[in-house]
Amino acid sequence: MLTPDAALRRILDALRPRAPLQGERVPLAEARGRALAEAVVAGRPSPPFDNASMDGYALRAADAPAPGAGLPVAFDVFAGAPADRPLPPGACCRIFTGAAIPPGADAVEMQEEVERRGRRAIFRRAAVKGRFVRAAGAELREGAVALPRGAVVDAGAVGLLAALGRTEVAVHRRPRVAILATGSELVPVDGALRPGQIRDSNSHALAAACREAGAEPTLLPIAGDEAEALDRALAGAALADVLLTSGGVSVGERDLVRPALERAGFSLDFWRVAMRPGKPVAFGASPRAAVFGLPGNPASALVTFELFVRPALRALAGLPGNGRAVLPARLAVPWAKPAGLTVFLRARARVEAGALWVEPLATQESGHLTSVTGHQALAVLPAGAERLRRGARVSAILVAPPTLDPAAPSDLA
Ligand SMILES: Nc1nc2c(c(=O)[nH]1)N[C@H]1C(S)=C(S)[C@@H](COP(=O)(O)OP(=O)(O)OC[C@H]3O[C@@H](n4cnc5c(N)ncnc54)[C@H](O)[C@@H]3O)O[C@H]1N2
Ligand code: MOO
Repeated sequence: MLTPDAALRRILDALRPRAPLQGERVPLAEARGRALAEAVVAGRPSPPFDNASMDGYALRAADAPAPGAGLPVAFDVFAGAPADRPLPPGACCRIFTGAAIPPGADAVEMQEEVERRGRRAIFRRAAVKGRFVRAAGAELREGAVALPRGAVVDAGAVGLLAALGRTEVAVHRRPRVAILATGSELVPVDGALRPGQIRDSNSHALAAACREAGAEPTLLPIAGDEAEALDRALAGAALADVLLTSGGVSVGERDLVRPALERAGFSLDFWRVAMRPGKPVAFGASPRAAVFGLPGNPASALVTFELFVRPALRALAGLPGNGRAVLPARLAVPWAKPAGLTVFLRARARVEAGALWVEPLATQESGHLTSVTGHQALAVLPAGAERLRRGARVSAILVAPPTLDPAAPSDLA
């Protein structure tokens, strides 16, 4: 059976020819969190003109008087209103942060170092050429690449794009994901329950996870466990880049999803991974789309999403890796597990005395939604191990920030 790492490699290899998805132009306000599908070039230098980085006085460094001596103040320059004449020789001018340095001046002295006496400014120290001057083009020369293709747009990048006058930018398209819940026991969230029925929770949980991963989910109508119902439902996924099904992939007599996917034109690459939860997970592709057959148990569906679907969606969106920190951690309780399976425990994570500790949630039952609610980490227990003692070294995939040691001093937490 494939290991989880090998399964992920197969998925990413299969997606490589179609990832990232093509670019689309979006308004600046919609670009955050997306990957650039173009290199953004500075159309003009940044800063666009020499300007003051301090409130103070601009002067020629060569005119700088000896400490305690002064220069006449020729005029005032405010941000947004450049001087209408050059700085006369042997004079200085009042200037404010962001204001254009007038021609002739090459230094600024901060006002804390200057004493003002009427029309004269008395300098407490000698000015230094270039000090407190933000030179034109010092950050970006005209024509320089401000943001390379593939860069992830964060708040700083949004600011940079705005500074360069970009109201729109090309980013990789978000993957469209069709979600299909299968099972004759399922009713929609707003439906009435008859004996033997449960509500479809997986579609909603998976849609939330898709959005968090940067994809656009659509829910297909629930399909019962009959071949025709599955065929009809799968026809509704025609426009998707990725199809997620849940349920019906294990060995039960009514587990009809795999043959239905094959009839719909998908060829399946694997349908078992040596892991718990989530052993019965399938992956395949058609020329148009990739498909993940996720197990029906709610925790199994979300854990396999996290490990396989999330990195796949990010690759399609042009985003790097899985977007999670994976850190060495210590297991807070002893744990016994079957050899041969990698076990993913949904765990709380906390930093204590400089070490990261993972503490499994009270239930790890894959049919229980509470086993996958409020966790901060997946603790990865390696396939080779059978008994792990308290304190055993494992790795932790952080799905949320860990709780910090309350004893550790911090002004920021
Ligand atoms: N003989 C075996 N039986 C099972 C095996 C096995 O290896 N041999 N594997 C078990 C494991 S592990 C899992 S996980 C499940 C996966 O089975 P399926 O993917 O075929 O899922 P179903 O049987 O359809 O459903 C399992 C469970 O989940 C509930 N479910 C299904 N869909 C939803 C939904 N949309 N929302 C909420 N809950 C859902 C369903 O009612 C079942 O209780 O197979 C084990 N069996
Ligand atoms: O993996 Mo099943 O996924 O253990 O419940």
